[in-house]
Amino acid sequence: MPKLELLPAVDVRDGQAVRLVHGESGSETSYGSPLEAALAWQSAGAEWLHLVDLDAAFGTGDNRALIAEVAGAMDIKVELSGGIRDDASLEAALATGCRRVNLGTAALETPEWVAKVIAEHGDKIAVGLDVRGTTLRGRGWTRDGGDLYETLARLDAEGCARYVVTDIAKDGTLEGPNLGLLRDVCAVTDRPVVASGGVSSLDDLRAISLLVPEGVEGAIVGKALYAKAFTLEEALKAVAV
Ligand SMILES: O=C(O)c1ccccc1N[C@@H]1O[C@H](COP(=O)(O)O)[C@@H](O)[C@H]1O
Repeated sequence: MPKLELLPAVDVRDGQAVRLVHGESGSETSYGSPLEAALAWQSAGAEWLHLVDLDAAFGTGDNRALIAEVAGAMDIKVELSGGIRDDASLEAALATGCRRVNLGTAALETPEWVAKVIAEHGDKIAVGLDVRGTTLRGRGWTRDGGDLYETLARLDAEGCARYVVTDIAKDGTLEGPNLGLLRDVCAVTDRPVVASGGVSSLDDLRAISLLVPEGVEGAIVGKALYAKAFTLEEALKAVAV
């Protein structure tokens, strides 16, 4: 059985590494330099970095130069998201050398463009399915964007390679992941799923690991690492097989 991939998160707002609660603007806790955080996760043994431009996601500007600096400094694989919604932002994102990008809002608002870039870029494109209940949310998670399962079926048909599934109700809360949601998504798609939201303990990571045979490929870990609930070294050991 392949091991669960862990993706420590660096979310950037106004030049700082931050964590939000439920993705709400204004709920930030700041953790300093994004580059230092990313280098720390890399030194601790991460194989992936989940890097988010929150200002671009919220529409409050962007951190494009800093994001490019962080991505460029990494020897590990980078998954980049936030504000990638058109050809120019996609080109800038891919030019950072990242391994793949996550599209959120675009998958809800410009489905034709997303189908086109999936066809062009294959597994360099993942779609972030950010949900409250089973309703997708876009534009910094402030707007409803349709039904999770209808959108998933459409994206599957278009050849989307991978999904990053975030339960907004859990994100940044340290309340544990929504394992039921992950199981439900894996039951309706054969594409790999990256779990996001709520991880609080090594036991949560072990519980997500048990879903690898069902299609969960990875887990994003944010607040728990910054809050020092466990170290990344401990987390990597907990999911090693
Ligand atoms: O990660 C967050 O905490 C977050 C909070 C609010 C909005 C977006 C967030 N992150 C990621 O941003 C992309 C979506 O950006 P866009 O809609 O494509 O501009 C997605 O991967 C979210 O998970």
